Amino acid sequence: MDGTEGRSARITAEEALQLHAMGRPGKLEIRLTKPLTTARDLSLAYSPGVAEPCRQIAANPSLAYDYTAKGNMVAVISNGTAVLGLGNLGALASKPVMEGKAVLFKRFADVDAIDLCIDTEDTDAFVNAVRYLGPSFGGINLEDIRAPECFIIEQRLRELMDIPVFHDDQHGTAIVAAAGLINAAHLTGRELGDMTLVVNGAGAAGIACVELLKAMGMRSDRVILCDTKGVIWKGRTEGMNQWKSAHAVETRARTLAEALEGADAFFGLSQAGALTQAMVRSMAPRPIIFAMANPDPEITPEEAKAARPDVIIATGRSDYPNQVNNVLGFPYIFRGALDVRASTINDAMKVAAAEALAALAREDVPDELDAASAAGGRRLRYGPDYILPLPFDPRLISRVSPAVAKAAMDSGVARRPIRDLRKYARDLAARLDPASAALDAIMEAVRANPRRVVFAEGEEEKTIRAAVAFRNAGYGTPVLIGREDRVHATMAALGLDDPGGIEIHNARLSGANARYAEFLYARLQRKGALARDCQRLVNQDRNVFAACMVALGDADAMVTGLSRSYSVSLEGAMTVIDPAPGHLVFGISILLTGQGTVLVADTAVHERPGAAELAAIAKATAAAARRMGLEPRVAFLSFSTFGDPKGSIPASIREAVALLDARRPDFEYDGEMAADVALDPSLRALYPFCRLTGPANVLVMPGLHAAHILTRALPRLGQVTVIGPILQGLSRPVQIVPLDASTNQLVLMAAFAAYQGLAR
Ligand SMILES: NC(=O)C1=CN([C@@H]2O[C@H](COP(=O)(O)OP(=O)(O)OC[C@H]3O[C@@H](n4cnc5c(N)ncnc54)[C@H](OP(=O)(O)O)[C@@H]3O)[C@@H](O)[C@H]2O)C=CC1
Ligand SMILES: CC(=O)C(=O)O
Ligand SMILES: [Mg+2]
Repeated sequence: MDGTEGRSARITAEEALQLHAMGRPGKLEIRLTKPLTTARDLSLAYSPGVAEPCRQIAANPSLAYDYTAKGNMVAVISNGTAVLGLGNLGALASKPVMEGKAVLFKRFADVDAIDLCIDTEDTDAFVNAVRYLGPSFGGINLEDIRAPECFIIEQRLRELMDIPVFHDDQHGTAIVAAAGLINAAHLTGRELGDMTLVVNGAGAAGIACVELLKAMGMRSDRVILCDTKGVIWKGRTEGMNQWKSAHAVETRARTLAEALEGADAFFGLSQAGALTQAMVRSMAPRPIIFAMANPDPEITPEEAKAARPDVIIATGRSDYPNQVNNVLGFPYIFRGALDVRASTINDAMKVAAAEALAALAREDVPDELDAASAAGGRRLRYGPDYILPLPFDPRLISRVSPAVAKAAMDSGVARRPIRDLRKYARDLAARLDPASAALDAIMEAVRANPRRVVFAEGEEEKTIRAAVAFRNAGYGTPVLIGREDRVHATMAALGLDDPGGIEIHNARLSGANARYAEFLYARLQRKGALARDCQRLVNQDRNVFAACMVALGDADAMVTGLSRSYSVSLEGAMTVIDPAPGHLVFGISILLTGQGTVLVADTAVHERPGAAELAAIAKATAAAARRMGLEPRVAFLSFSTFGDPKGSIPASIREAVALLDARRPDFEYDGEMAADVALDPSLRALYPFCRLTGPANVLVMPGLHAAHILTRALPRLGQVTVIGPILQGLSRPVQIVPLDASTNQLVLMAAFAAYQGLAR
């Protein structure tokens, strides 16, 4: 495929064609949101039932948002006159791009979108084709329509329709490019108001970028627009139109090369190859180049960097760092606009989106995103190679859409304001990620009661980043165990230079050191430990020191596990902290699946639990399920179901069931049974005596082998998120993460530890 050479995520033309052709051709299908299996379903959803919502909407049109898909439905409309940078390919050939846009709407913002390719280049005919479609849609996204017709079309449709009409190539591009420029200017010590900018391409995207940047403070006399005829100067007559004239400047420069001499920044919204290395060399020090033509940029990053190593370069593509592409904008802008039923998308909403994007790029980047980056797994950090968030950043929806919704409300175009924007942001995060919905209540409880949580491995880079995220999320005060100078140096190297609200304790120098050693000696003196052994443990084993803090009430909870194996970390903590009286120490993993939440135990401690342990695990996990709002249905899992086939493990499971039978607990349980029988009641016809009344939501595993295999395999096979193991049964809250945990997992487990601290 042209222009894909020299990059890591290379694709070929064949691969792209294959993807589009495989299975059901294209990239979209329609799914039902209501059941349609019985005659009753049919009566309700179609005739006669459907008549009632029709009558209601006829009487009150705003009810269309309540009874139909209108409020979440956007039309992606094109006539194919400016398909990417490929030119006028016509309506039919634009369809792959339009289907693609619809897919992005759904994937990134859960907006339902459908492509409508309209086969006319006549402006009036196009406007007429669109204007009457309003009832079906909550918004109109115009796409790849060439200038200057696009300006007329958008303007007229905005006047004619009462829903947002947004030409993405204009405003989506302008918003994302403005966000990138805010950060590139910040990194090079420039102010928008003082910068000079040359924009090549005076079409839909070029003109809109210039207009938004001027609205944001760039000076008209410092922005030069060029097209195929060169500089758009005051007095030029050739190839002009009113939109170009509005930005014509007094200048002696006539060519792009002349305009670029000494310029601070270049925007390419024209065609591949329009910018040469000689032009790049003539720009000001630390030049900013956004070569945004698709699929191939005005200059490649390799060429630009060879000409000027100090350049900040961005392209429209996902296989280079710094992707300036409207995919970062339109899904979230429409999400926010639809959710407040905005009548339009105005400048205030565009500026709010640009600022939210720019701000997000300056935050620490979750580890999970590093692997997805064009930097090929390199750590991403705000800087010349990371000026904008990645398209796969899951935080985009909860940052950009609320900013857009708020700006709509503040500027008076929201027809259904949102009162609690914080809740809205949380709901948005949950909309794409079931994990965040299930965990939300727990995290909110911690936020309402912030705790002091010890991060035992305080010098580890991931730990420091997690501590900063923990503090920023409002979960409480992170306490890092480590040497202060090292922690500060790591923080500085990571660009996390605000240590406020984070405590650092050096175990050896701590004022509490003697007290902890004495406490430990009292515990261990009859278990073969000398006083000096205890002193050494407190000085040298950070898990022991951290656990002492928690045991003696100097902190509420602790988290560890990054640098030592699970069992070693647990041993360190249990040297200091006992099991809660009458409790078994074990681990629960939470599986967040499309079908609901399932708890699995023991996933951490007992390799071959005996009958008594299995019964205790079942009881404690059922209680944990209740605390999460689930009515527990406990299945003891095995390779066999109710005695068939026979084997040694099922015997201990059956004994566990008998133990519970004798105690008559107040939850459903049964076993042993195979996993599919546990999860799918339709497979229980052979076992009418089975006592579970629905799919199991607590799975008690026969051993650590099976538990580990299940919880490690599932997230890699599909849409299942696994959280944990969450350690249970200690008298003080301790959580241990796996050695390969991400920063996010560490934050989550620290919050779980804090939550357990609340419950005590
Ligand atoms: N990265 C992103 O998110 C986006 C990128 N783009 C890219 O921007 C480009 C333009 O798109 P769009 O504005 O929709 O298209 P339009 O057809 O509306 O405008 C194209 C403009 O580019 C000018 N132009 C074309 N070739 C050259 C050249 N070699 N030198 C100088 N000017 C040139 C045209 O000049 P003239 O007026 O003289 O004909 C015209 O002004 C495309 O490559 C597209 O892929 C667009 C939207 C988003
Ligand atoms: C990204 C986009 O919309 C374009 O290149 O046209
Ligand atoms: Mg486009």
